[in-house]
Amino acid sequence: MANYTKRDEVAVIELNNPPVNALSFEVRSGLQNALKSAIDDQDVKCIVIHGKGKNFSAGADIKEFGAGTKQQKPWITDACRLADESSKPVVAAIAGTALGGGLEVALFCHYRIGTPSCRVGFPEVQIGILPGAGGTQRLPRLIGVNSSIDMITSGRHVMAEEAMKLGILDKIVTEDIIEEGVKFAKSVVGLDLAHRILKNRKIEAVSPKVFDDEISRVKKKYKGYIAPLFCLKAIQASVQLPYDASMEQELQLFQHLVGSNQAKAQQYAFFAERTSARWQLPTGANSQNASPLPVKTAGVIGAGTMGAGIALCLITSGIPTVLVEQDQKFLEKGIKTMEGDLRGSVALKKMTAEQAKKAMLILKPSVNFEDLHDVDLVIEAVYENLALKKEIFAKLDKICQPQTILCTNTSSLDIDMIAEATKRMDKVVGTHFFAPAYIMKLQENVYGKNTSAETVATVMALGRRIRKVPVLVGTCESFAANRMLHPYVTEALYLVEEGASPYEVDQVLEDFGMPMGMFRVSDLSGLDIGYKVRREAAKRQGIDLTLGTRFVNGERVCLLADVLVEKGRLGIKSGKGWYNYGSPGKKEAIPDPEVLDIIEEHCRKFGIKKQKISSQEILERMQLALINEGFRILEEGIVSKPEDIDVIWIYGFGWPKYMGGPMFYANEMKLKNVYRKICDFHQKYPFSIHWTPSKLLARLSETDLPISNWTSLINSNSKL
Ligand SMILES: CCCCCCC/C=C/C(=O)SCCNC(=O)CCNC(=O)[C@H](O)C(C)(C)COP(=O)(O)OP(=O)(O)OC[C@H]1O[C@@H](n2cnc3c(N)ncnc32)[C@H](O)[C@@H]1OP(=O)(O)O
Repeated sequence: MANYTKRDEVAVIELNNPPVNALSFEVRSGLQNALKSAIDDQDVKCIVIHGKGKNFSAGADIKEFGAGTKQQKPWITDACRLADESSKPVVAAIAGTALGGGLEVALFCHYRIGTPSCRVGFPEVQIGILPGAGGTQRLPRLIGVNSSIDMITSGRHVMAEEAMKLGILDKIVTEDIIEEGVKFAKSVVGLDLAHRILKNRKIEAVSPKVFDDEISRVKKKYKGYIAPLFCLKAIQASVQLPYDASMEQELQLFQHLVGSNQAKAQQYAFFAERTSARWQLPTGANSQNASPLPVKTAGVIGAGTMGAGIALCLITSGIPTVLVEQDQKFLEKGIKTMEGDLRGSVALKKMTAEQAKKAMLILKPSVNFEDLHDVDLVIEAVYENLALKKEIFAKLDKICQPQTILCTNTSSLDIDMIAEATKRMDKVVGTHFFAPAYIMKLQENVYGKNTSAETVATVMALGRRIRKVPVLVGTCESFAANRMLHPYVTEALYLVEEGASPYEVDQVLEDFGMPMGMFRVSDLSGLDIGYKVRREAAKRQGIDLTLGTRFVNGERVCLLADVLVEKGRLGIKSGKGWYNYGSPGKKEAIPDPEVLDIIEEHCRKFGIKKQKISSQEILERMQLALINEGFRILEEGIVSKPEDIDVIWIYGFGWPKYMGGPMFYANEMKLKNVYRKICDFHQKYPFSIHWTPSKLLARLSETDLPISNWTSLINSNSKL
């Protein structure tokens, strides 16, 4: 709703819908009524609109867009039209965020003032829609077409200082926002408002070429997403048509998008991220009843690619960090990497040179473990070797304060075995970052059987603080993310053995919307890494993995990647892998006939008959293999809800948000179809354990429950 009060001759309208004052039906009606009251009241000379609590408004209530429901009237435009027509000045007093419809309300006001920490923006593209309450028409009239294109197609939040420079804010105020709003409104009473009404402003002439160029840019930058292109169409209408006609055009484009599958998927992804943040442990402890410990200082062990990246996340979030490496040369190399990454961020305008410098000032590089004595939390990021990690944790247990939390960045090792090296098993937890750690948003936090709720709360809070998306998972071989990756990678190799080229497989995945195909990703990570992991695991388990091996314990294996490694093709780092890169370090991936010969030779050796494989089969086999594993992970309670898996794939592996995530995708395919296809593959490929259908999937496929209700079935049927 909206509260209406008066301070002398000033009407104060408060948007009131905690926590973010989303513009629900009640708020829109309240705002419309309040504006009417203020305009009709002879004693009122001016009007201030502000938001209750910390935010002005996060925009339209996204839940109202769900399930194809039509927005009930009054719409934002109906509610705010009165402001346009008012002869009394209307001032938006912005604290916190004014996003989407929130900013649109502010653009109907004659003036906008904000606090120094306020943010404005049109993030609609990120949920698959466009600013449909005049945003694409009014912003260009206020800040020009080019800046509007940038803001609306990126959805980025603009901080107060920039908003002031762009002309979105008229003033930045430092005292109480309501008091300042009232003061400002009084100061503009009597001034001519004609030029303050944005719909009346002339729009600059822009050549159609600007839009042609922007369409090409947006298609490349936001590949596969339709909303940014619709935003461009709406902005172009603002240039080409009179205001009323272009508003109509904006509405039509909005209506088209709001009913699209992409919008549904992106809005699911928005809420999935928030659902996933509400973690729970099998003990019943959860994000509501556990409190994080303060992390004022941190330590990172290992200045390799991962360690340096993690340290960078910490220092750029203002957390003083000790970076320990046993070898001075490696330490210096790590620091150089960090400095290079910071320079990159400055060049990309993600931070200022001053901020980069400030971050480096709170880094303490060291070759001495004792320097970790006083830190609140340590993240170990040395290479994957259980004995080494246990040795480090035993050492840390002695050096660090008793309350210090000890995290491991292992991607596969047993958290409990690492914790056993300490006398504080409740304070040991996995914090699995994804490469490059400074860039990738996923932080897979792994609890062991003794990890306390307080420890989990601390690493979940730390994740958000360092701008990651933290997801909580239980411990198992490779954890949730990499465990799901395994059947995906395996199927890709089988497909190549059976007749698809690596380049066809990658093309299919990239056409689907993955940022890179599986084989390009392998080249980027380095083929030797998997090779070493496979060999170490085989040694541990007493398995023969010579290149002639075709089956291990009745399970089909394909060692084609290892054949490449033994030929010196390690990926980008050696200039050749599945692709040819010309020379080491170069990024342009060129399909290589030599690789096709290697595959040919491999298939001849094992008498594998090659056949034509359709794009549809490639996509289905790769995706259903990982989806089946996802259901098993859910079934085993490694994650507590399907949203966790979707968030992992979106932020860890770049699954396109407009496809919602693998579990959402399965939901859209209808689970009975997913189950049937997996059963078919199981029959056709009996030597691949990953095709054994998940029991949970089998049960869910009988119910036709939507994804939002799966968790209740899982919880009510713990015995599957
Ligand atoms: C035919 C009619 C034409 C109609 C045209 C309408 C045109 C306008 C469209 C829009 O405005 S679409 C909405 C655009 N706005 C956004 O996308 C902003 C989304 N929100 C955020 O980015 C963040 O929530 C925030 C505002 C930056 C705050 O972040 P913070 O980390 O502080 O809190 P959260 O955990 O994210 O959110 C708290 C709580 O609030 C829920 N929520 C947030 N925004 C909305 C929203 N716009 N609608 C509904 N609910 C929202 C969020 O889900 C959290 O709730 P829980 O999940 O914890 O229950």
